[in-house]
Amino acid sequence: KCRPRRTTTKKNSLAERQEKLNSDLQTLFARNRTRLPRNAKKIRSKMQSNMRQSSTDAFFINQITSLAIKTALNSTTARSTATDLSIDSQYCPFTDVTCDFTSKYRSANGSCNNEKNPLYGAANTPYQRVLPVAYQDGFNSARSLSVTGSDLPHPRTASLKVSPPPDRGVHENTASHIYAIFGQFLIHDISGTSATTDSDGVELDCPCGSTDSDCLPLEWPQNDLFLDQECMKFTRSSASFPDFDCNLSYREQLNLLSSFIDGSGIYGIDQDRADELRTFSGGLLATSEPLNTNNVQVTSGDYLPLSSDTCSSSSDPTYNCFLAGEYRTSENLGLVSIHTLFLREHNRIAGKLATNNPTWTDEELYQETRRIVIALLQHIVYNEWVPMINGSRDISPDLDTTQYFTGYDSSINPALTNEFSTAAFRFGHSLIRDKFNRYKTDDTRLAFINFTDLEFKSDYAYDIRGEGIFSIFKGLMNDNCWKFGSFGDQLQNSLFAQTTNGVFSAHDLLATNIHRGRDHGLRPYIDYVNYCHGIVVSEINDLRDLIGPTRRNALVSIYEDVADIDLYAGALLEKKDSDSYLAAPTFSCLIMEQFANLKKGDRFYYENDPSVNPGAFTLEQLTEIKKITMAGLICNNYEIAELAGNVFYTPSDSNPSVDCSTLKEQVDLSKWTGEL
Ligand code: HEM
Ligand SMILES: [Ca+2]
Repeated sequence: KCRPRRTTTKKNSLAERQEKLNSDLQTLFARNRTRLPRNAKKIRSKMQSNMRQSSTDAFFINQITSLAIKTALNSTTARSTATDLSIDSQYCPFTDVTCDFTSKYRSANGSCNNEKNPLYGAANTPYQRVLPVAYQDGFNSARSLSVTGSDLPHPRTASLKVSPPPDRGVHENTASHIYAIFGQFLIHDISGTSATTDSDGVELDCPCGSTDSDCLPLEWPQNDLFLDQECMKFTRSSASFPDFDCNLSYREQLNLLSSFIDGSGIYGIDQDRADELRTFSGGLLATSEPLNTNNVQVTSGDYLPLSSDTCSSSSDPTYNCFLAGEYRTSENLGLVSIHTLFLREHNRIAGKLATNNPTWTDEELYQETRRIVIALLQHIVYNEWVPMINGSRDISPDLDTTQYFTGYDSSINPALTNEFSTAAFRFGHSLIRDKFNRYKTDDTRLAFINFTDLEFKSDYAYDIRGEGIFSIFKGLMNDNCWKFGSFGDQLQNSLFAQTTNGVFSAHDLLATNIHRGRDHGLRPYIDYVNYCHGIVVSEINDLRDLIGPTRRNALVSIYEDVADIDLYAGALLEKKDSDSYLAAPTFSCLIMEQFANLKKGDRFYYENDPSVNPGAFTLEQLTEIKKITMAGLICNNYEIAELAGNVFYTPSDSNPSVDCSTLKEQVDLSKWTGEL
């Protein structure tokens, strides 16, 4: 019934459309030459309260792609015609970059990593797909219909049935809350999807009733007991060509960040931000020492520099947000405390290198320290964090040895997959607690804080009696995260809650994830069940090995057909293979595949040898790097007497507390001495 209409009029001929597209692009380019600097400023200075952002590059790519898509759509609803149009190479924004492949150091935006394809994994490039798209019109519009022809279930209705309120608050037995927040820190290094903006580069607001084709606000079901509002705003992610040749085969989304685990969240996602975060002296990063309202310094140790945005729960006093390498740093103070850890480690290492190497310049100290910090980050990710997802050490088997890794494969495109960003790695949302406990240096427990009081709010960082962010950080180590599979009340019913002109509104992050999957044209869940486990699902009981009976019933009550089930909803309801894993099989499958590619497809991966990586460490240095643990990193930089040997688990008999003094300075930095 959705058969494409044939278009035969002269007006719609391919040649005419192609000509129109070329001339529109010409106009766009002429206009943007003068308009872009203004847009750039606006985009950079706008604080995104909903965690979404754009960039000048993304803005431009979206404008070009949208023009092409609209030209195709204007004339026909046939999906095949989209591919008939082409973009003259002069208008394709993924132009080649100039690279020095002998450089020891990574670029700020991740370009120049892969020698044949320098844009692989770079910021402002498209996501890849594990499986082909499932847009409603085949190439652009959000998935909206059931295979039966009726509407797909409302994302909010699905959300409340997938994660019904009584399910909440079950803790992991062993994994700590820092495990979850470290996941957020990690994703902010590798994934940030660009949102659609207006022609001035400001993100579309998309309120109720908006008819803009890039808006999909959700009219809210009436009589919602947990969140009473008219609608949830929702802006489509901006459009991009799926490949560097600008083939217009379907709408892809754009990653604003470098896909590589390269510390871009610490150091900046472009050269401007990287420079903004430096002191240009002694290789150090800029810091601040927040003072409370009585001008008293909050706690010992440096804090992140302050941004010009405000992050206060009231208008007086005003507290600034914190500034780091990317735009979501201040999302919650737990995240800020992890950023602070890496900031302090950078400056600690730079100080040591400066003492050992008095002739090194600021630039040399900065770049050498950055290279070491990225290696420490990669080691913690692959050695401690990733294996906990499904208990597998498949992608990090070499880490216990002092050998180089030999698996670099230049044919691998390390760019994140859309399925990883838009569904699988959002598994972490279900691990986040509603309430954050705080503990002081002497282990006294302070009153807990609701998640929403830490969200884009810095107040508690200035709470001198509560020891600033230290007590929040300690809470992350002492508390267990929540069990995979359901959402907390705060993320489901109160996210970004605000009252504007007397009207209350909030976001449901679970509903958002489901809706975002449709916006991105992700295929239904069962296709990934087939991809990951080889199971062909034609009726609900075919899922019996993955999803228990109660949850299968929940899915039946939400969806008319198994082929409709959204990837996020289905995979979140799966049983974990073991209680000790952090995620269930389908998400694990997509996540593990991604982390394998981020390792094998990264020329600068810290374990690579000098024949691959011009910034390779000597084997002696690599041995030192591999001594780092998250616990050791913390002991170097926070004043803590003792902590669990593996801080991604809370202390227990099998993970006993260790005296911090024995973990300090695990990495012997004297191995980085001499000529560069
Ligand atoms: C701590 C509280 C957290 C909050 C409030 C939060 C909130 C959000 C929001 C609002 C988005 C954008 C949703 C959209 O419009 O599509 C998002 C995206 C995402 N979040 Fe979280 N998140 C949190 C923690 C985490 C954790 C712990 C993980 C994983 C371990 C995670 C993984 C992701 C991923 C993969 C995305 C997509 C990123 C992208 O834009 O490309 N988040 N999150
Ligand atoms: Ca990165």
